[in-house]
Amino acid sequence: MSQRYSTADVASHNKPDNLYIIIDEDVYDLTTFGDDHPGGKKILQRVAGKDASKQFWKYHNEGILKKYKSRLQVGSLDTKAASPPPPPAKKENDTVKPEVDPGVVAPMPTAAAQEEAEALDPYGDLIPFADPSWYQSYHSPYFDQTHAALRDEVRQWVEEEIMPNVTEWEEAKKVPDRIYEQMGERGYLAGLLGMHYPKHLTDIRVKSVPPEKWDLFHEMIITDEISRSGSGGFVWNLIGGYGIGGPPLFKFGKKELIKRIAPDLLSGKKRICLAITEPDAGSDVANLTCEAKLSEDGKHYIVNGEKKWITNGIWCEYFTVAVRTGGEGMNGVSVLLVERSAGGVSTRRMDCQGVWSSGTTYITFEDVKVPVENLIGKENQGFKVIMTNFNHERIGIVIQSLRFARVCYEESMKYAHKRKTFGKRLIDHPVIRLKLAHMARQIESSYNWLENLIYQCEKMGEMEAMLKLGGAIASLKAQSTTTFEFCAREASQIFGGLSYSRGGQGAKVERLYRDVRAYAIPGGSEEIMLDLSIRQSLRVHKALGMKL
Ligand code: HEM
Repeated sequence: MSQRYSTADVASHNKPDNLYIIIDEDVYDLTTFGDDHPGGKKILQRVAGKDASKQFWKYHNEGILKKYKSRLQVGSLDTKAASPPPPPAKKENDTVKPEVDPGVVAPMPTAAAQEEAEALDPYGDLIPFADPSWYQSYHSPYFDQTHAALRDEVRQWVEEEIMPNVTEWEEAKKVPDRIYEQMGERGYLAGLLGMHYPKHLTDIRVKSVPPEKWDLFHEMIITDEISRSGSGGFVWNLIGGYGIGGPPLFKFGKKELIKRIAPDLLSGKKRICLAITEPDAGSDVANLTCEAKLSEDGKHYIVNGEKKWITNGIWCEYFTVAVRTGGEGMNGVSVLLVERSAGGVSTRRMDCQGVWSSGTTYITFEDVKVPVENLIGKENQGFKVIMTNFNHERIGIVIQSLRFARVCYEESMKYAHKRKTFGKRLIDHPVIRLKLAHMARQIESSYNWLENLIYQCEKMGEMEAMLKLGGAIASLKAQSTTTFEFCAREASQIFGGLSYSRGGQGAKVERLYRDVRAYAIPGGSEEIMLDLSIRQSLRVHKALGMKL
């Protein structure tokens, strides 16, 4: 913005039909904005021609300026320094190190140990606990420069293209298709399958990470960073169908089938979702009734039945469906890839409490013809496919819940530094600090367990992880959704009325509060998860030689 103004210039634009204001040394022309301003036009007229930075920051957060800047900014004050040149590339080992208290004796590490233990450069706003500790110059054995680069790549995208629009998309119950396509073009969809980057299936690459280096922590970073949007609906729009519907196909589908549909799926041109839950079978998967009967010529399955609460269903071409091909119980269940183009598939949007832009769907299958080549895994052994997939799904829910809990905490921390009650900022009231402390301790401890479990998944094979980690992952799912629920509640107490009305400064907290149940119930309810965690872990440890 090249136009320069003196404060006297701005002061001359002080009428309702000629209204400029200053915010942080930038000049905005609000002459025609008054009628559209949700806070009213009179309030703008009271600061016409003046510096309104203080009033602006009292009522708005950063997202508002980002969204309206290009439309309303006409220049800057002549006193404002020119934009600083980009910072010089950081030299290795150029990290900021906290000074040690005088009197504290710190052991001297050897040169080799010091190099290995070097923390990554500090990143983000550095609000304590508002980002994982490895963002804030603390040591970690799990992350290297490729993780840091991916974190920055995703964060920039989310801050520039997503944050300013996410409330609008959520209210409209739809995210523009181009955002999903970008997930494909950026290589993120290919990286979200819980396996090595499938470079044999696509030429698309993630800009900051070579495919050979791709690991489960990179996958975690994509999910974590897009969850900073503070919208379960948005996150599920992008990965809620694909992240759980895709892996069974890519891991257990026949080569020809994968080859045929992978390009459109990985590039984001077509969508896939997972259809397991039924009106009468939720966490109790072994009792599902949607049936698939083999045709007389043995070439097709004929599928009939209903599926409910299916994320993304209304937009999908492909459905990874759990069906009954055999007798009762888990040994009669198979998984099929159903294609909408076969006909007989009807989808309708369901109205839900939260995750509005995720497209929660009711599906009916009526005599849908599915080629036998679309069987995923073996006939009547679909339960194994479903169970393997659950670990990946639940870890996704954990990552999202914990970032949402952090968003509640971060928003509260920022708000507590600007809102004053009884003559003091909220942060100066011990009762508010206590709330923040209880949020932080749960987020941080859960996240550390998450890192450890992802590391275990990385080291174990698929089957070993399914058997050995199922209990712990189920427990962590319950731990993170109760943490999310706690943080959403406490944040909304801190924001008061602002988190009760939609939009504005409390928008993220209000929305996340409504999204809580969408995390606590699907993928295994808290109650089922906690019970499973003990049953499964006992079984595993008996095999490991447990002595009671
Ligand atoms: C570039 C200038 C401005 C823009 C683009 C803008 C935009 C908005 C928007 C979009 C809202 C809806 C709430 C939200 O989404 O956060 C809002 C609310 C509001 N604005 Fe502004 N505004 C501007 C300047 C100002 C100024 C200078 C004042 C005060 C002097 C002000 C006072 C308010 C108030 C009181 C509300 C209602 C807050 C609430 O509901 O709690 N605005 N503004």
